[in-house]
Amino acid sequence: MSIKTEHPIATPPANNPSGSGAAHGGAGDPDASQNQPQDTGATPSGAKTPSALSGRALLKALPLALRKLNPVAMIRRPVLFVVELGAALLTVLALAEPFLGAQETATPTPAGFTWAIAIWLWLTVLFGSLAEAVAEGRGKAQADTLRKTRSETPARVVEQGKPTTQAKPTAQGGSTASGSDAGNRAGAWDPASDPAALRATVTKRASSALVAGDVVVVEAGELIPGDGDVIHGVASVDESAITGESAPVVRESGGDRSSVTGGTRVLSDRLLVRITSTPGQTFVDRMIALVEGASRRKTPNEVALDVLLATLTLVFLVVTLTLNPIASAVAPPVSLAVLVALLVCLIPTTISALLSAIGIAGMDRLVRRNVLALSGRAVEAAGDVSTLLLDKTGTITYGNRRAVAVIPAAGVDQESAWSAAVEASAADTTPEGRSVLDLARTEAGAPSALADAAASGTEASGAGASDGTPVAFSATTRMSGVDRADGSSLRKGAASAVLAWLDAAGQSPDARTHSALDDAVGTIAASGGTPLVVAELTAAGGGRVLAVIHLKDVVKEGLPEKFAQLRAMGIRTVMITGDNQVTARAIAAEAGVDDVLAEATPEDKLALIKAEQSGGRMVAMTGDGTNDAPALAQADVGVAMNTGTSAAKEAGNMVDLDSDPAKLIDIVAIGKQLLITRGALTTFSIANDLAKYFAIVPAMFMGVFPQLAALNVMSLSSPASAVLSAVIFNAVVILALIPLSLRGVKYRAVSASKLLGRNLLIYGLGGVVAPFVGIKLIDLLVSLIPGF
Ligand SMILES: Nc1ncnc2c1ncn2[C@@H]1O[C@H](COP(=O)(O)OP(=O)(O)OP(=O)(O)O)[C@@H](O)[C@H]1O
Ligand SMILES: [K+]
Ligand SMILES: [Mg+2]
Repeated sequence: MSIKTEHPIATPPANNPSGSGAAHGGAGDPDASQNQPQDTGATPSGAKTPSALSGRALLKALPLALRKLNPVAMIRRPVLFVVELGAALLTVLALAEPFLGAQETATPTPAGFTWAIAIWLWLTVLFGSLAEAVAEGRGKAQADTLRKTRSETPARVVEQGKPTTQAKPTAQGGSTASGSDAGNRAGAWDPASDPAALRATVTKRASSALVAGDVVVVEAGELIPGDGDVIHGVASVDESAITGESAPVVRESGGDRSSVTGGTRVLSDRLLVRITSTPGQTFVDRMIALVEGASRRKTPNEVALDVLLATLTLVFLVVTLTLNPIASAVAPPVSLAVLVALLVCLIPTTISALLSAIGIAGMDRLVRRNVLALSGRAVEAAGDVSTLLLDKTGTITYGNRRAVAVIPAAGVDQESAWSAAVEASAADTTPEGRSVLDLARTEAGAPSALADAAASGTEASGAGASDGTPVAFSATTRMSGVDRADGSSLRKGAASAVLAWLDAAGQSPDARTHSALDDAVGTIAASGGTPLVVAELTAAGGGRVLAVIHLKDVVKEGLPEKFAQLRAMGIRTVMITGDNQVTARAIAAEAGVDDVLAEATPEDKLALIKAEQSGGRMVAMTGDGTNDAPALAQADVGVAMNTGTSAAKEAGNMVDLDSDPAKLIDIVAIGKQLLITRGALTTFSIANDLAKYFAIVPAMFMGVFPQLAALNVMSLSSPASAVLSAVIFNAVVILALIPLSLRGVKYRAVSASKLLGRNLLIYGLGGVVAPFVGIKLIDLLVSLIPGF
């Protein structure tokens, strides 16, 4: 048996935005296969379970475990701290005993008894810190692999404000055109819309000296020196260092696929990247800290449990301390060694020792599924999720929305329609906008020369081909376009938004145009496409619809089965999108979600989450866009797609490196497993402690009260043996349960009450019976020692 750490991160589905890699069921984590509902399509591939625990792994964790014995560190774990104090006290007592006179005690104890108890108490604390050390050690190898990606890279920093070959663009053209680029400050020099930046002075700097706000140039073959957002260019990027997935992904400016991670490699083309993280706080740094368990903080649930366990400890401390005063009238005092032993047996040492290991193991299981949980609290919340909200574009679909057709409106000729579509897209920096120009260049009958001119216009100044003010796309207006110098304006966007825009100017289309438009829009939407209506308001106050652009996106594969599985787990899936009702319905039907909220603004998304939460439900949200960020932050579990924007990744509390919306199945299963494991081991631990009381107290006082012999159902060989056996059992149970706490209790998709019943039976009853059997067996061995 060995702990398998060669695969720092499992390498499941290729949700390749280019569509070439088929999304398949999450595989690669042999561990999770046994914790999963049966039909996830996980393929264990015969690998050994990483949770299997070898003696070698325990030995490797020993140095760390010994360091954890430092009382300053131990105070964090109050129950174990009490055991450590007891061990220290008895060690001193054992040393002093030869110099103290013999005393009459309730429990006759043989020579070496105090030493034996002291040693086993030390072992108890050691096993307790070993559990945590083993859990943390499992992440060490993963962390080492990740550290390699963090190697120093020379970064080429664009000197801000000093473009050498060309003058600054006008403040107007520069800042407006870049309005949709996350992180741009209005008025600041903007290299994204200043192609001169690509020829501007660059200075070499070590990647470790980069600060947030720096703009770097990265070319094909080079490593991206830090985390950031692409502000100019499109490139394919090899992210295998982070995701383990070898298929390259597309990263581009302007849209929801703009974030890049330091340590990944640009394979083609050139990118301008605005750095968003400071050295030492990069994505990879956070991953390393996570898998090492270094940055782990106790979750509120863990704190609550700790308080309960500490309270129990206090109660038993009082019980133990009052034993002698109460019994003093009728019996000789119980010796200090026996009192400490009794206390340690009664306090919940087992669960206290395993608590943090259970939490770390849960995080670790997520990392193996390619999910980075940034807080333990999120992992726990995942176990209780009842609603999953998903963003459409980039989450349910690949997020590669491209124009595939331009349909002229009634009474508009082909050429006018195309030129309007192109002009409205000339300054649109979103991938959707660029795709219109791309289409115009390749489509027969389209004015490719116009598109070229428009595209080069964008390259040259960041403004459109016409001398006007570009109007950037925003998720709130759901439109983009241009206000021309002559006072006329052009818009393209969601049908409802553009019609409302015309309506506000008193220029609603006539009935005939309207119904033709409805037909065109309806047909595109019914196929799951996104229709963008292009319309114009003239300077004279006239207005008309010119064209409908058909944007197409592809739904990720295998979603209906996965969502059916979520349904079986009692989780409702709701797709929320800024897109229109019909498109939303079509995509929802294809993906198999339970419900849809269409035409949602970022505020609507947030409001929906709050509404769901107010019913006491735990809500998970999966999204990729900057406009999803508020919702991701509000959700109890916010899973950002790795393909998404930095804003989304910052806002969420988990990042899915595979950008697979169905990953929530795994996340929920792991969360539930964490809760169940902790519940089961808490039940076991407390049942165990109470049983120990009844197992050893009669034996302890047998010498003084012969009547108690009747209660000594286990017929333990002597009072001293009973006490020592109980202490040994108490220690050994911790060691024996380390593998279970790391692997987790088996989780099956059955109802919560059924699960509770089953676990109470196994771990409650098991906890009561185990001490009787265990202590008896140990007693048989201990009784072989002369004197016991
Ligand atoms: N570049 C653009 N120019 C004009 N209108 C656009 C552009 N991109 C999208 N739209 C319109 O705005 C709507 C909202 O787009 P957005 O990308 O914000 O959707 P969303 O809220 O993120 O939802 P989802 O990502 O689930 O589709 C789209 O449905 C589309 O009609
Ligand atoms: K105990
Ligand atoms: Mg989106």
